[in-house]
Amino acid sequence: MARKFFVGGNFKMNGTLSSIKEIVDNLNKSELDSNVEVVISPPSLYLLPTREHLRKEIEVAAQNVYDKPNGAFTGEISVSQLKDSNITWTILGHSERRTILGESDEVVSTKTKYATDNGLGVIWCCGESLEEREAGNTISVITKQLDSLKAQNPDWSKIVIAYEPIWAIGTGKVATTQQAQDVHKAIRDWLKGVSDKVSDETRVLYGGSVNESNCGELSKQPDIDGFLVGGASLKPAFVKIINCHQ
Ligand SMILES: O=C[C@H](O)COP(=O)(O)O
Repeated sequence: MARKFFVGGNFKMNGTLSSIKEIVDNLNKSELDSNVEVVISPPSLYLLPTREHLRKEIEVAAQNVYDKPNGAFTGEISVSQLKDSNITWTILGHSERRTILGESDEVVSTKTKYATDNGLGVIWCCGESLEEREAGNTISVITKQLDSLKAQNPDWSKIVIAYEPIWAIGTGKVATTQQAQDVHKAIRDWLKGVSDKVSDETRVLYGGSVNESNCGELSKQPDIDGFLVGGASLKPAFVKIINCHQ
């Protein structure tokens, strides 16, 4: 089956009201490939103004969410609060939250289960470090992350997977098309263990120094269904990445 191409823009902890307004204005006036699903993720403070001014066919994602309905969880945001502001997605398990903020596979998996069960789309991130790749452990690392997620029995129909080799994030060192395709194929094969339907329908994105120069070749790979873009999503060339599949 044809999986709809998906491009996510992860602004991370970058931007100001005016710079994000510029990004929104540029997206609103640009001609975008209607066959591509686009989701952008500004910092939490800017979620609502982004949602209110952005063209409706582009959805907005948080960069994190908590797995309780509400309560004494200082600094956290709930699924219901996001949905209250028409925020329909969240990124979870980004390597920066796993490595810098110490989110374990189990924390990421329980958040993903809670978010999908409560109607939020989840861009679920996985990936290996340079040391793990050089030791030949890439697939085993990602399999461990996926196994942790499977144990929670999430709503797979609400999940988009983002494979992001940590050594390619923010480094300008993009994975080769073969490296990326090999891991995406391994993820697709792993998904068959959930079901053929899940394997056929789950989009698997590549993230890690994607830009307007390398997106075309990557997008031609059979098991690459889109991108999760960091730095380049803050620039006008993000539109070229969205349209690279044409
Ligand atoms: O979430 C996005 C990824 O971390 C990739 O970031 P990057 O495109 O700046 O390498």
